[in-house]
Amino acid sequence: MAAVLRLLKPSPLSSSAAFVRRGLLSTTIAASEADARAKSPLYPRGSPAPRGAGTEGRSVQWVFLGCPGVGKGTYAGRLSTLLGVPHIATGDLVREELSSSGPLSSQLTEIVNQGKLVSDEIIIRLLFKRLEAGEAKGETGFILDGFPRTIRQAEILDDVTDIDLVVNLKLPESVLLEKCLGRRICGECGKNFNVADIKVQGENGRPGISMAPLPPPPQCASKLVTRSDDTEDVVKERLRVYKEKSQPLEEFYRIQGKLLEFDLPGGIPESWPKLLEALNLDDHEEKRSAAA
Ligand SMILES: Nc1ncnc2c1ncn2[C@@H]1O[C@H](COP(=O)(O)OP(=O)(O)O)[C@@H](O)[C@H]1O
Repeated sequence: MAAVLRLLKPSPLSSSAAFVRRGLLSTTIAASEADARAKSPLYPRGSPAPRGAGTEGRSVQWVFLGCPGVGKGTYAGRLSTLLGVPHIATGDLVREELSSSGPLSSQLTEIVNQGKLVSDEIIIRLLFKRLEAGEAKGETGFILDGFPRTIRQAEILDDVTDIDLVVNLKLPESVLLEKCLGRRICGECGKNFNVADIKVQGENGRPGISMAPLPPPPQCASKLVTRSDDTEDVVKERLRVYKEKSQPLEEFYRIQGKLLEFDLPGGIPESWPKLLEALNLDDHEEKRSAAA
């Protein structure tokens, strides 16, 4: 934990902490939504600013919450392309570390394959290293996926930067399990697919959900791999850990007035337009596609 605390103190040695802090400093004079619209190419004239718009001088700083398998990576990735900000998934950072022969690799393999959380200290070190690399490339803003996952991580994040918006994606638990078990990754290009064909009857006033499989293109079909932590027992443990350690974050951000709850109505074709609408970005995408 000592290393984490060191990262939080303003120190010329910690340029990644300085990078995230700059976000904090640049928000001390908050621009109004109208200002943001007028001055940023992200908010076309005449359209409403997105929910949780970044303030003048920087791009959005968003967090995606949600149980394993809910689709955080998919939607955070799409929004990152749309808004031109990096999508930073701490799960990816952990998997990169696992596939390297670095000193943390064997320690992390055991934790991840048991469905447990990596320590706050290690995950913050990996995240700050990634932010530092982004800073060197001139990145501004971010969409965080899989971080924070504990109240402690959220407090540390709040100490170093401002979060504009927290999107909480939700699906029924039975769907989450099926989605994780159907998840496949192309071992060559790294793209995600899903072989599960999900149809859940509506009950207690909740509409049914149907999610068509997301099949790989022919060039990926023979190279599919399954994540080692996507087995039934490990997914159930990850869901349990999520409820215990991460669900309290919903209240943490609700109190701050930053939480946007979003019940996914189905697969990508049904959910993406509705999510854009909830974020006031539907018009934004139309203008982007028209300009492309
Ligand atoms: N913020 C975090 N804190 C602790 N551990 C993390 C964090 N992010 C990722 N991990 C580790 O990496 C694993 C994979 O993360 P991720 O790809 O986000 O999985 P999920 O599909 O469960 O959301 C987690 O089960 C956990 O062991």
